[in-house]
Formats: sequence, C-alpha cells, structure tokens
Amino acid sequence: MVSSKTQHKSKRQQKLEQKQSLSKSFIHSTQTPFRVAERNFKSRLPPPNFDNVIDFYNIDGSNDEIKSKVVKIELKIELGEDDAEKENMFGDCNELKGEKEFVKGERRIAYIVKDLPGFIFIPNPFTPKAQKNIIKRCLRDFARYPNKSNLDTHYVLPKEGLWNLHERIINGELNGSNSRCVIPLKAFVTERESFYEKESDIKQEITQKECPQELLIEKDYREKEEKEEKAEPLPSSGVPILSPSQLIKKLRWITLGYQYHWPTKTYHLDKRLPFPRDIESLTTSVVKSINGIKFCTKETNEDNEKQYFVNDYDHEKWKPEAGVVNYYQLKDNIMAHVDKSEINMEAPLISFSFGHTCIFLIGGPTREIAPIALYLRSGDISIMCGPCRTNFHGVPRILEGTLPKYLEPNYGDDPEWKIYGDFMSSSRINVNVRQVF
Ligand SMILES: O=C(O)CCC(=O)C(=O)O
Ligand SMILES: [Fe+2]
Repeated sequence: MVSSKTQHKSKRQQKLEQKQSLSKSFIHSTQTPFRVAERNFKSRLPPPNFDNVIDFYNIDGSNDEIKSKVVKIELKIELGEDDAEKENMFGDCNELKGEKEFVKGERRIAYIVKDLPGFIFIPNPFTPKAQKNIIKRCLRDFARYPNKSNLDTHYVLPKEGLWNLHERIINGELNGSNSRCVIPLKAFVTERESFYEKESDIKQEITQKECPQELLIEKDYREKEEKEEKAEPLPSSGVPILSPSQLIKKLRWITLGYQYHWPTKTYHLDKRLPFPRDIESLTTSVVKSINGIKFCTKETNEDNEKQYFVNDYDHEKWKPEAGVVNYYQLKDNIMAHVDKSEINMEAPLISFSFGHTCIFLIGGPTREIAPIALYLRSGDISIMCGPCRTNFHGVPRILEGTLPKYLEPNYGDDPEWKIYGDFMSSSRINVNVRQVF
C-alpha cells in the first residue's frame, strides 16, 4: 500500500514532471534548430548525441547519411608546394620518421559537404613540429602588445607579453618580490608604464626582432594610440587580481592586423598592424590550393541540370588583413554567429585549429537552419568561402582527453615545449584569418 506521504509526493512529482515537460516543449518550440544543436553539445548530463557528427577521418565508417553528404576532392596544389625555397610552414614530412602518432597526411586532399556550398575541410597537413611552432607563436608572440586582447580591458599587461612573464616565473628567472608578481588592475593604476620595465627596454627588445618594417609601423601605431583613446568598456575593480600563470588561462582572444573593436563589431581602420608573415604565407598557400575548385552540390536542379559550386575567388587578390586567435579552455565555447564585419565578403575566411578537438557547428544564413556538426582536430583547416561566408557557425564544445600525444608536455625530446604543452593540456587554439577590403 502506498502511504499518503508517498501519494502526496508522487502527486507533487507528477505536477513537477508535467511542468518540466511543458517547459521543455515550450523551449523546443521557441528555440531555433541552431540553439537546439548547441544545447545538445553543451550538455554534460545527459552526454551529447554524437551520432551525426561528421568525422572526416572516418567517412567510410560513418552512417549512410554522412556518407551521402561528404565528398572527397583534390586540391589544386599540394599545400606548402609553392614555398619550396622558403621554410615550409606546414613542416617537412621527411622529418617524420620517428613520429608514431602522426600519420603522414596527404597534402592534396580536402572534403566538402554537399548541403554546404562554400565550406571546405582540409585534414591536418601540418607536421607536429610545425603545429608546435604556430602554437608558440600564438602564445609567445601574438598575445602581446600592441595586439589587443580580452584582458586589456581590466588588466595592465606587461609589455614583454603575459606569456613571457609567465615563462620567466616558471623557469625561476625572477627573484624576490618579483617572483610573486600579480598583474595589476587597470582600475587601480594610472601610470601605465610605472609597473613594468621602462619603455626603452622594451623597444630594445623589439629591435632585436628580424623585421625592421614591422617595428616602424608598430611605432607609428603606438603614437597614434596614445593620442586617441576610443570608448572601450570601462575597467572594473571587481575582477580578480591574478598572477601571470593564473591570468594566462583567462586569455580568450587577441587580434592580428586590423584591430577589432568588439563593442561596435567594426575594425579600427586606423589601427592596422602588420600581419605576421608566417601566417600570411600559410593562408596564401591555402587560398592557392582551393583556387577554382568546383564540385557538384546537387545531382540535378528543377531543370534537370547538375548544380555546381565553383570557388571563383581569384587567389591573386588574397590579402590577409585581419585575424583573431581564440584561446579556449575546456569549458569555453563560442555561440552561433556570422563574421560579417569585413567589407569584402567574397574572400574566403581561413581557420586553423590546434590542440584539443572541438565540435564545430555550421548552418545557414539564419539560426532556423539546422547546422551540421563536425570534429575539428589539431592541425585541421576549415574554410568558409562563397555563400558559406554568411552562414551561422559556432563552437559549442571542446572535447576533453583529445590532445594529440605529440602536443603533450613531456612528449619527445623538446624541453622548451614543456610549458607550452602544460598550457595545451587544457586548451584549444584557433587562428582565423580574413581579408577586410
Ligand atoms: O574556433 C573556431 O573554430 C571558430 C572561431 C570563430 O568562429 C571566430 O572566431 O569567428
Ligand atoms: Fe566565426
């Protein structure tokens, strides 16, 4: 016999369940298909349904729906082929003999998805060494003044770069009170330069870099910046005071080239920094490799004609002018958005992934179109060109336990990598590059 207490409880429970199911169906009826997909992948309990996630490394083992959507294509040139004279930014495959983890990728294949004309996926063409070099660039060289970062709003960052300071502390190169250094809050510091080294020391450090032209423009930029401070969000005294090693994990983005003004979602046209040459050269190879690519998106249209997508963007016109480096910790995500601040929406947007695997969602011009989901692994390149350039996309989930062995802190014979590997143990880095004009 059911006690009155249990009866009472079960009635309450019934009501609660009724309410929950009503609110669930309300949520589902008011939520866009894009939002529903995001919720699936963000969910911890129950775990997401990964059934229809495209794994470009295992199309043969995928379900029939995926098999029917994905088409393998050949790139116009082998990636890196064009810079035979220069150092190959994708890395030299001949060096890979000892690497058990890395299966030498063909540098000429790519994939497209029939329902997504303009989206191109290139499976990792990088050697582990080349990936490590780019990751180092992202942390050591790009995440520093004068590139803007999310941390600039609230913190007075060291001019040598947060990473370099973090590295010096880990290596025990700072002593006394400096070794317990915390990053000051902007809200409390009026004299920006007083906390760190003198400006002259920093200038000397920059002069040692190989590129005098960069230095010249950098100096120009600094002078301009000192004159006009734009309305950025106000610094808050409510954010935590942290050490460099704690703060480095709060780094979310930096901008390259034309600096981006997030409050108005426009580029600072007067804040143009020189674009890093190695990243420029990578993207130039990618743009050349997809030049003129043509593929069948539908077997027939209403007039019984085959329907093709042709990438007719002239690679000679490619100018990488702006970029974003996104630094994700395992719990981070990016909601559905369209990158439409560029005046030139014809040029492709090239995107590189490093570190942990993520789920990437890409849909159509509105959130009403259900997105497709795919895995982006370390080294993978995704390209949005043509009609796909205005599609909603996002990263709802970074997948734990997916860091390739060759990026782990103690892998191989490279003590310098240890500190980078430690950072990558909980991170994914994405570099995406756009042409603005
Ligand atoms: O992290 C990614 O793969 C995508 C990032 C992105 O969409 C963006 O920065 O606009
Ligand atoms: Fe984006």
